[in-house]
Amino acid sequence: MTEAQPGGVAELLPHATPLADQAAYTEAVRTAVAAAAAYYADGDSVLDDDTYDRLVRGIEAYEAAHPEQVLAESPTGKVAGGAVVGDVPHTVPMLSLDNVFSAEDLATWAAGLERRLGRPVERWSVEPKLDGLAVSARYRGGRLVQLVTRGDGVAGEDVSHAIGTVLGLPATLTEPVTVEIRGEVLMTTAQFETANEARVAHDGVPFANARSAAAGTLRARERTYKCEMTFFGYGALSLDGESTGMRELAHSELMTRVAELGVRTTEETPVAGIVAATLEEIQARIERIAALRAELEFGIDGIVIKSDLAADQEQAGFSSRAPRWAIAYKLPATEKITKLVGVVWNVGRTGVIAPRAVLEPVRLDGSLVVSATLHNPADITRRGLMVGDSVTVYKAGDVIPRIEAPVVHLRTGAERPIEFPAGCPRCGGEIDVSQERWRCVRGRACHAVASISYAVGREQLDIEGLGETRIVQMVDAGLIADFADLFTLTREQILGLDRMAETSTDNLLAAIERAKTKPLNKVFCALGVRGTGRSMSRRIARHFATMDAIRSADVAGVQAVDGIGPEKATLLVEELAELAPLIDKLIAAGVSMTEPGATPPTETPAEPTPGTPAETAPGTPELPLTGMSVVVTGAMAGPLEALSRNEMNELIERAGGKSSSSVSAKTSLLVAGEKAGSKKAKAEQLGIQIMTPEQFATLVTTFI
Ligand SMILES: NC(=O)c1ccc[n+]([C@@H]2O[C@H](COP(=O)([O-])OP(=O)(O)OC[C@H]3O[C@@H](n4cnc5c(N)ncnc54)[C@H](O)[C@@H]3O)[C@@H](O)[C@H]2O)c1
Ligand SMILES: [Zn+2]
Repeated sequence: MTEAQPGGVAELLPHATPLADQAAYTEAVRTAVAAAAAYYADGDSVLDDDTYDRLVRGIEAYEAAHPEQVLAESPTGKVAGGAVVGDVPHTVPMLSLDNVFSAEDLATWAAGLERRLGRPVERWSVEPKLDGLAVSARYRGGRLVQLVTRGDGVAGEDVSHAIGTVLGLPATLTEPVTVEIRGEVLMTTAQFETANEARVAHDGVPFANARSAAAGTLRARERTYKCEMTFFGYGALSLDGESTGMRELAHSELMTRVAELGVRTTEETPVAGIVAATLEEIQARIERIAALRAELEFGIDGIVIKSDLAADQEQAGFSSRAPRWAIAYKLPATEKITKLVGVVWNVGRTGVIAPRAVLEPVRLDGSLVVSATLHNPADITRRGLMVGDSVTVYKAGDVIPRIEAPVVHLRTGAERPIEFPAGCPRCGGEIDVSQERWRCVRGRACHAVASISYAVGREQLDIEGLGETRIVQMVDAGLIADFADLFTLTREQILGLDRMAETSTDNLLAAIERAKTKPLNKVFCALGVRGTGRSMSRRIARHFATMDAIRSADVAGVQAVDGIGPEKATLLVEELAELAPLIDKLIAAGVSMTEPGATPPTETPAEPTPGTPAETAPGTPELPLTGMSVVVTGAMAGPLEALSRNEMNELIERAGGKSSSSVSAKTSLLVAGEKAGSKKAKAEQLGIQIMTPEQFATLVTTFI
């Protein structure tokens, strides 16, 4: 049982699944034990960690209220939820860790420990909570002889077959000592990707995540392929009664000793363990580690705080499940299971066709995730995704949400294959599928077709008789490149087109003529300024009354329009400058540029309110870089190789981000190519996410 605490543990912890009666309790215990068994066996639980934790908290709360109904098989108070057994007894039990979720809870826990000790804790060690599996590595005479999993804490499973595949656990130590090293086996991002490729090639099913890949791999005996893993040590004790002098060492000293023996510790990572004297120092380190999380090479799910001195640890002792001298400060889940509702296909300006997953909204790492990148069709095929699948979604920090894998054993049979487009989703044209990244064969002209179709639509210029096929025909024949060219088409040119009769030609010409008299709001809307839909166009037209007034407004002037914040205003001014040739062409063709009934603003516009959030036109999908400040440094490569710095900045803005030339605490992402210098160093120092040009290119693929 969990240690009795006033008010019950569940009250201190967030979100417990409510259990109404004994039947619900019994069912919850059964579900939790089954999930834990799957989780520790091959890591493929049907519950995500959050759901599992909430369920166990619900069970704890129920048991606190109904102690007489507690089931023997209940997961509470047990290592690994009691779902795992082992046959190799541990020298000293391998326990779990208790959790806190906030600075206040941490302070409460620390005060409790100091009360128990009867003195203040002199110093603490603070280190990352590595998200893998605990193993004990037994060295005799300096040689690695046995690897044992945690199991139920008392006895584990022998996984010595994995010796030789775990980096950081050398076959021989630097000294011929007999010692037991404890730590976490996990897969780094790179190891996970390699392992997934191997697994997909052999069994066709990817691992759900790095943790389950490590769990499955560590226990697998009969695989035809080998996958590499990584070990990080966080403890050591004497073995076979041999005295190593380790018992008296403080945790921090012990870690130095473990590293000296040649075993990997977190020492050389950006989140190395530190010693802290006060709660403030602990909290600062927690925040630092949390900020670095998204870009670490390995997964962490929290921060472990331990009283550093051996004497404190010895006196505090253990509960049945966890040491009393250590606590895990949990970080928000970065991974959850949700449903893949559908896939939409976006076409970028250059014709790249990229799939995007539409998800059942899920809260992850502090934000609501509704969609995720899927890269390209080959990626979908590799992952074997289907519409309706339960999928593991990953997001941490500013990382764009991504789908790890379908949870295959949650399939109901109602899942449908993901349909790949047969033609370009924007212009209907052919798709070039010769490369992983599909493209519309029209390339940039595809954009022309789409923007002309939009401009002549009912809500814009309303040119009847100008359907998409007709537009494609005209673009392909070289008659028009943008919608302003429509106004200079001759009767002969139109008649020369396939299947164009006299009457329909005249009707079309009349519709084009009528379009010249549309009010400014329709003409402005037809320009297709990003993020500016019908209602925003109406507001702009009403505010400025003439195209001249709109064009001569600066960022501050544009912000005077209701609903336009600084970011959107900047974007609008930039886009209008880009669209200048098109607007000039429209003016030359005699298209009306005034809004009936409106008068241009006379006095200087009022001070804009700083920080007004940018409005996004209804239906505008969230862009991949929304809210991000991006800095570019070094030489670009891959698909971005040819882009100038200015073009890179434009790309960032197209993708919804803000480009900046200097790295500061406000920077969200640094794109660093070859020969990146001080900016990269500074970003590393500040713990800012860094991407290579290639990684960045996949992120903004449809905007290149
Ligand atoms: N999804 C599921 O179905 C399911 C089922 C069971 C458990 N779980 C998840 O597993 C977690 C509970 O697992 P647990 O009992 O292994 O406890 P835990 O993972 O919360 O904490 C204990 C473990 O932390 C590890 N650890 C990492 N870094 C450490 C460090 N620096 N020092 C000491 N230990 C360190 C050790 O392996 C130790 O055994 C829960 O958070 C739960 O979400 C999920
Ligand atoms: Zn196209």
